[in-house]
Amino acid sequence: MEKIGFIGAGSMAEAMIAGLIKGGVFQPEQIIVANHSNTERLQELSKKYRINTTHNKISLVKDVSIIVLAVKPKDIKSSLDGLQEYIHDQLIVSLLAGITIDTINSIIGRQTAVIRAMPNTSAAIAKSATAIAASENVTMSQINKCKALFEAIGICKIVDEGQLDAVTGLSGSGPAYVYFLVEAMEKAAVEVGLDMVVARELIAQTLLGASSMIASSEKSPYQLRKEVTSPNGTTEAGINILKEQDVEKALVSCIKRATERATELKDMFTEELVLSHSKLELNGQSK
Ligand SMILES: NC(=O)C1=CN([C@@H]2O[C@H](COP(=O)(O)OP(=O)(O)OC[C@H]3O[C@@H](n4cnc5c(N)ncnc54)[C@H](OP(=O)(O)O)[C@@H]3O)[C@@H](O)[C@H]2O)C=CC1
Ligand SMILES: O=C(O)[C@@H]1CCC=N1
Repeated sequence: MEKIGFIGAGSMAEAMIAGLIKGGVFQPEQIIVANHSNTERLQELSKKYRINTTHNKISLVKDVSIIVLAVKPKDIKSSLDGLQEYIHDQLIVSLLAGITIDTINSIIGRQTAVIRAMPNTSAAIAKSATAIAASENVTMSQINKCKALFEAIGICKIVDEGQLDAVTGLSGSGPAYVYFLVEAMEKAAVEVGLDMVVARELIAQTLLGASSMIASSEKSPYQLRKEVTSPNGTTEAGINILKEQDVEKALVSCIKRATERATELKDMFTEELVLSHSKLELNGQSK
């Protein structure tokens, strides 16, 4: 029986676990999750999904064929420390923003089969927009297996690793931009006199409808927008405010800055790793 193990038990791990179980890709007994120290969180996940949980990462790594790294980028080194000698044929799927395949291999100390993936939290309802990039050591069959796994919880595109920071800025962080927009729409709805509960349903359906139109229509978003906008009508009046306040520029800057931040995370970590290697060399501990 194939098993998948998550190192990190936060929001993204839970979103994937929920989607994988709902989609029947893995049965709960095939899933193991480990975190650093938060026992209550493991109990919560175990109760909610009936999955296996542990603080013992070594036993997890020995037991699974797919290891999903789901810790914050700053914790990559501590999360892999002590596991190096137990990583052999397992496929490593890293969800970490910015952290490169080279960095992961350098922490493990040799070339391993690593796929970097950038999903989003809509994985929980099988609507993730995921992109993956593989290292040279990954076989075609492992790439296909990983792609199928992410396709079971949404869509999955294969990209070059160099494009993953941009994917992070666009669709990894993307749900948060939409929730930010919805928070503003809800605030406005109440200010113009609507009931909050009714407003939330109307907003959710509006987003669902618009997103389905974008995905299914042959028309461009520009054409679709024009079809809503009657000359001198309400939409035009509203859109003029967005133009006056340069909302387009703000959104472009938002995605560029998030992309840049993923690159900063990578640079920060590479620097840290080089520093810790040179300290080891100074102490004569380097191999
Ligand atoms: N959230 C999102 O929308 C997305 C996140 N990602 C990526 O996924 C990763 C996880 O993000 P997210 O789920 O939001 O993070 P969270 O902060 O919610 O979870 C982080 C988890 O890592 C665990 N952890 C920390 N250090 C260690 C360690 N040394 N060994 C084992 N577990 C450890 C924490 O355990 P404890 O609580 O015990 O400290 C916690 O369970 C990030 O790298 C992020 O870039 C990618 C796409 C989308
Ligand atoms: O905010 C973050 O850094 C992570 C990566 C993409 C979504 N959440």
